[in-house]
Amino acid sequence: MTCHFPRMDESVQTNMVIKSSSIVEDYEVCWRKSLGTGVSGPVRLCTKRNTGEKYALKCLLDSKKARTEVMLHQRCCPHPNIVQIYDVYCNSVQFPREAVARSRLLVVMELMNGGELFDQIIRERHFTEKKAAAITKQIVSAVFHCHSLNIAHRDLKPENLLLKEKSEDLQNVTIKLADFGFAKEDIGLVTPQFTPYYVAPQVLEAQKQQRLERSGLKTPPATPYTYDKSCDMWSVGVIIYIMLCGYPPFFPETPSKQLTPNMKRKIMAGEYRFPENEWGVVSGVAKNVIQRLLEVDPVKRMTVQQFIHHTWLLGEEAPELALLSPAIMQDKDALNEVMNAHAQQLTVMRTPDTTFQLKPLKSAENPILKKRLKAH
Ligand SMILES: Nc1ncnc2c1ncn2[C@@H]1O[C@H](COP(=O)(O)OP(=O)(O)OP(=O)(O)O)[C@@H](O)[C@H]1O
Repeated sequence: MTCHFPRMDESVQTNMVIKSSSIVEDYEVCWRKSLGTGVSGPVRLCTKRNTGEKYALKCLLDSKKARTEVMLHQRCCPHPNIVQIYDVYCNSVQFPREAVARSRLLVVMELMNGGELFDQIIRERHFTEKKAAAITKQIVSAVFHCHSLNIAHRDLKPENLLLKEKSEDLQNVTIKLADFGFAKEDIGLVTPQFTPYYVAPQVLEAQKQQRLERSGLKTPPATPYTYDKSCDMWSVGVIIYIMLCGYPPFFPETPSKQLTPNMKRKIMAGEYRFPENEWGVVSGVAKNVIQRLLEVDPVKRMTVQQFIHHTWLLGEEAPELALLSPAIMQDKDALNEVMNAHAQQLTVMRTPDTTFQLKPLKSAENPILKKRLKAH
């Protein structure tokens, strides 16, 4: 028996089908095996009974938000750089330590066996700008597809970029975008949602305006501030920046999981640098791409349509020199601390490979680098 998604939102239409039959009729679920954990709990492994094929299973408490996530994710499928959804069930499930069974959406997705993008970068022995460009090309292809459908992902971050397979060489790996938990059709005003290190300036501005309006210090504008596709482009800029140097463009003076006022100010002023120690080996074209993506004014910021045709993505002129980023990113605790306010809820990541020599860093203002210098 199947039931169709009710029309939750006038702007969201889908032919998506939710099965109300029990998932265990079709799949064997490995409830104890977690592939990774997010705010909605662990993503589990399951096996299709009639084929023996393995999939990932995300369990979401049934709600309007969860249904919107699944609908928008489904609308962006299929695409070679977006994690595919195969089946969705609405079942009543009771987890250990729960007093009663609760209605849940069980989302059967393509299994991404290669883990998260940054874990693989850390393992790379010779990570170059050329490889970073090849990775970016795949990310941009996913974003282009979403934006073409008028859907903004709004939570583009390394944890949501998964690799299809484990591989010795990142250049041969397929990267796919996951987690449409914050995705929205790009229309009108929405509640600011973000992970601090990837938050775009206009989101902070929107938040500020909303605060002023709530406190009565300002009358609401006729045209609302929007949280749109350009936020995704900002996040892409942050991801490229981190790939090329190993630390984020905006960071507080002292490590903090929260978005500090100082960091907020830096984001809104577009205040970041390209320190020579790590950026000396990076091309001017790459820096220019980052500048166009981290542009404070969303109107001037590079769009995905402009970026997809950028020659940097071809990697033809990118230097083959080894970047310092894998070594710097090895201090994953420090990176997560300053990068992601959600880090505590995410999966315990793999132990980094320490078999290769870290390059010495002479001086650093960045807290991640400072911490590394102290530790050595
Ligand atoms: N298709 C998949 N295959 C393998 N692992 C996956 C898959 N989807 C998600 N994971 C793992 O589970 C983690 C959590 O997944 P996801 O980000 O979708 O959950 P969430 O609860 O929405 O998380 P967040 O806290 O980022 O909002 C991912 O970071 C990843 O490690």
